[in-house]
Amino acid sequence: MRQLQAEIIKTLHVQPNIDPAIEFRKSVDFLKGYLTRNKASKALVLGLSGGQDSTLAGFMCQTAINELNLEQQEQMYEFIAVRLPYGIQLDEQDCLDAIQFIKPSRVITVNIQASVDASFASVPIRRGEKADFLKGNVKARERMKVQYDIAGATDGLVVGTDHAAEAVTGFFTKFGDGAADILPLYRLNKRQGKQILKELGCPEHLYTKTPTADLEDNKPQIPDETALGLRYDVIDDYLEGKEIDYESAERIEARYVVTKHKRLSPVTLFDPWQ
Ligand SMILES: Nc1ncnc2c1ncn2[C@@H]1O[C@H](COP(=O)(O)OP(=O)(O)OC[C@H]2O[C@@H]([n+]3cccc(C(=O)O)c3)[C@H](O)[C@@H]2O)[C@@H](O)[C@H]1O
Ligand SMILES: Nc1ncnc2c1ncn2[C@@H]1O[C@H](COP(=O)(O)OP(=O)(O)OP(=O)(O)O)[C@@H](O)[C@H]1O
Ligand SMILES: [Mg+2]
Repeated sequence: MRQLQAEIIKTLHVQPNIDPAIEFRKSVDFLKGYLTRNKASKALVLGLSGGQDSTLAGFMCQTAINELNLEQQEQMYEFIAVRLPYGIQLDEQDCLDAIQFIKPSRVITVNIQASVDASFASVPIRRGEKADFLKGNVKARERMKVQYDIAGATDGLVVGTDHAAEAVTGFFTKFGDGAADILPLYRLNKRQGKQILKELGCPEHLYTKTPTADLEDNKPQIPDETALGLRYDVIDDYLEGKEIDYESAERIEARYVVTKHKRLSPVTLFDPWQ
């Protein structure tokens, strides 16, 4: 195995094979344990897009909340699923299907379009060709902001959906979807998440759905794999320690290196890696 590959697998805690039921239980117990130990926290808050990752994390959250409420014999905890469309969401039906599958304690919908547009227009800077791409990051950060607003009002924790295939490529917005309080999917690659959704009886169209960040106005629903220039199957193989083609391995590792700052706290004088 390549040296950096072994290091990445160790750092991100990826297993080559999983038992989906065991990994689901691990994540649910992790959420329950953290809530139980942190007495001030009463809710889990998560943006639900209708995509694979938030459907899985949402089901884990709701399971944790249901079990805690049952064990403590009072309805003390809640899971708040937050729908955050920018205008009209093209895959809205998937989001509604995910809600039906998860059955969240509460659903809140916030259309982020007006705030994103106002915020983007208020910054006097020339963005040139990058404008649409940069606006995508503003959308991700607006979603983060709304979730923290709700968490603040409900004594909640913001749940993130970062997993190994996203972490290794740094494919998230820094302090946008990359910002959260707790990460139940951390350690899983994309196909392992899919395996767990299948085990849970999730509607097939949700776990076979093409992953998309869906952030750019001019490239609606652009598949992550097109944006990344890498297939998740290849990234997953790499994360499972398999040998992949040289070019893809180099590409993954180059992304890993340049996005290091996104996986750490802000750099200081005392960080040895700077
Ligand atoms: N070496 C360094 N040390 C410390 N900080 C550094 C840095 N280089 C850049 N930075 C900072 O990082 C910023 C760039 O990072 P960032 O703002 O994240 O922007 P960037 O990484 O350029 O873009 C985010 C990428 O993630 C994708 N994404 C976003 C959200 C969701 C999903 C999804 O899958 O759903 C995917 C999105 O499509 C795009 O390709 C720079 O503007 C700078 O402030
Ligand atoms: N339209 C949206 N509404 C609510 N939350 C969103 C929306 N778009 C993104 N998010 C939040 O940002 C996270 C990151 O998006 P990402 O696309 O990586 O995950 P996903 O949509 O859940 O799954 P997939 O990768 O399969 O598309 C989501 O899991 C979700 O929490
Ligand atoms: Mg998505």
